[in-house]
Amino acid sequence: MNLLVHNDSFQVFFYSHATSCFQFYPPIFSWKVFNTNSLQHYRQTMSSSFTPMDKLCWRTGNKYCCRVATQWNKNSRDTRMRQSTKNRKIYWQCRSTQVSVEEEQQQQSSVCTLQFKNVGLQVGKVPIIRDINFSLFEGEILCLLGPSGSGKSTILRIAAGLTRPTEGFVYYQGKELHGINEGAAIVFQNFALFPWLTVSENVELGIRGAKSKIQRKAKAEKAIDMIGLDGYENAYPKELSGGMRQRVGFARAIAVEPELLCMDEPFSALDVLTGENLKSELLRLWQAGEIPTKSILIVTHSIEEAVGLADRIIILGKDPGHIRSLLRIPLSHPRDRKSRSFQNLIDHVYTLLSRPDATCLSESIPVVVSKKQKSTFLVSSSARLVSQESSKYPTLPSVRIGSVAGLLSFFGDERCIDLYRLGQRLQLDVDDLYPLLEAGVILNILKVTEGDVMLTDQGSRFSVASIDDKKSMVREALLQSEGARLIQQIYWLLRQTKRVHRVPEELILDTILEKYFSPSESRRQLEVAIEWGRYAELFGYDAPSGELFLDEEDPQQEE
Ligand SMILES: Nc1ncnc2c1ncn2[C@@H]1O[C@H](COP(=O)(O)OP(=O)(O)OP(=O)(O)O)[C@@H](O)[C@H]1O
Repeated sequence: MNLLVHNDSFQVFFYSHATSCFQFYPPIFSWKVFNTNSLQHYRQTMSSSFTPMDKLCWRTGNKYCCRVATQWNKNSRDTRMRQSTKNRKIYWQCRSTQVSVEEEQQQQSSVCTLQFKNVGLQVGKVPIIRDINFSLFEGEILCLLGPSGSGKSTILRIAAGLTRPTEGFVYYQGKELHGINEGAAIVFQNFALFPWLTVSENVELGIRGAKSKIQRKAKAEKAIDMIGLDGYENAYPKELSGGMRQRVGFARAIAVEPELLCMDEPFSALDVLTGENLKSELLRLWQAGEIPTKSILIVTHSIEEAVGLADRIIILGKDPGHIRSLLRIPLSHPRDRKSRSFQNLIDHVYTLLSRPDATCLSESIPVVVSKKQKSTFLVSSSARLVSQESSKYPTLPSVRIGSVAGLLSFFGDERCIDLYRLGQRLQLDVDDLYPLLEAGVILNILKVTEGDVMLTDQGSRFSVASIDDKKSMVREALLQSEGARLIQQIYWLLRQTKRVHRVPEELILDTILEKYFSPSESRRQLEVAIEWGRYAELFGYDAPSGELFLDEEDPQQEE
């Protein structure tokens, strides 16, 4: 029997099959999963508190119900627990070796810091994100992970109240959020410091609610101390290294004493060692409770960072940004990156990210809980695959065909490589690898399956083909692939245009792209389409006139 318990302020009884008794368990301070072994352990150590079953507990269907003991912290804001105490009973759903994410969320729901309900954002006619639903709980680090353009920063800005959604509701501490979220602070990727202000002045700037200048200064000093910047109070940003500048960014956020700390790729502008150092220091402050922050929402491109930091990861898809998957990371800190469970999770997240055709909510992941427990359980029992609603034109990945061809050389004699290893071999982050794979799939030279990337037969031929043959293979794939509909549409348009077979790019932007993409994304899509179309010799581009034209040697060109 496994039980999932959140219990920092009161006591719970566990049912023991072995003794047919419910057993008292003392307060604990975090979410924990107990398996039969740990129950057995407590049965031995707490034998004096055995109580006959029918006095304290009963069973309804597959739910075990038991009365809650009286150590109740009246100051707690946990309304579900308060209600449970009032009714003097609490329900724990027990199943052999499984605890689902949904159950966990239900049980946690009363300590929710932030909640998104059906949140969407549309700018003009362009949908940026849609149907975003999630909750962030106290004591939790939640990571937003997804390809570029999937709306990670947009969600973060909405959480901080900097952007207002056009659909749905955002609740902070149970109240609907209107305007700036006073309980939140943001750490930006590019530090966002004022160069003309000193470290102290930058940190003091955001402090709200301080009664006097002295009080504000004291708060800033405390944050500067905490984040290891003492001695640099009077320095200007230009005197500091990247790592030190980001420390100022953190100090500025911490000085506000935010309950919700939002971070937008805070380590990505730093070199690896500096980033790792800052990350582990932040984690230490958070775990030791030295910062008043209750919940952390972090945007990252790095799978390893997400699995290394997060309690849960939201995986986003794009066109428009939507939630594809929600995963719990059931590993305790400090996390051993070389452990099998850590590597399993990384593989799993890689697989999810590289399967853009599927939406997967509540995914099963076999993971080893910890070395000590040595028990494997499923994070969630049900895997549900829903095909992604296709947008009018699938987004073309922003890569050059030459780079995709270059990727094939890393296969050597192998036909199949583990995705994560491929990323490591190429020293590419998922955000750089993902578009290359997408392009490979569109061109029918790669196939991505569970955690692996494979060369197709076409891919094997492509890797040894002459340049002309490569071009004709790409041409064939672009005219057939569902993912290249934009290129097919442009090609068709050019062929329909009598005699001159020329079309101004503005026409393509206005009539095709800007209906479905933001202006900047439309421009990017056009650039990719031109690059791919040129490579395949489907059409050309005349920069001075800004016109696309049909290639003169197009065999299908009308006379
Ligand atoms: N105000 C806006 N007007 C038009 N388009 C916007 C606006 N805000 C965001 N977008 C577009 O919405 C998409 C999502 O942007 P966002 O920055 O949230 O994505 P992201 O996942 O954080 O991307 P990245 O990882 O590249 O930072 C992008 O294509 C962006 O161009």
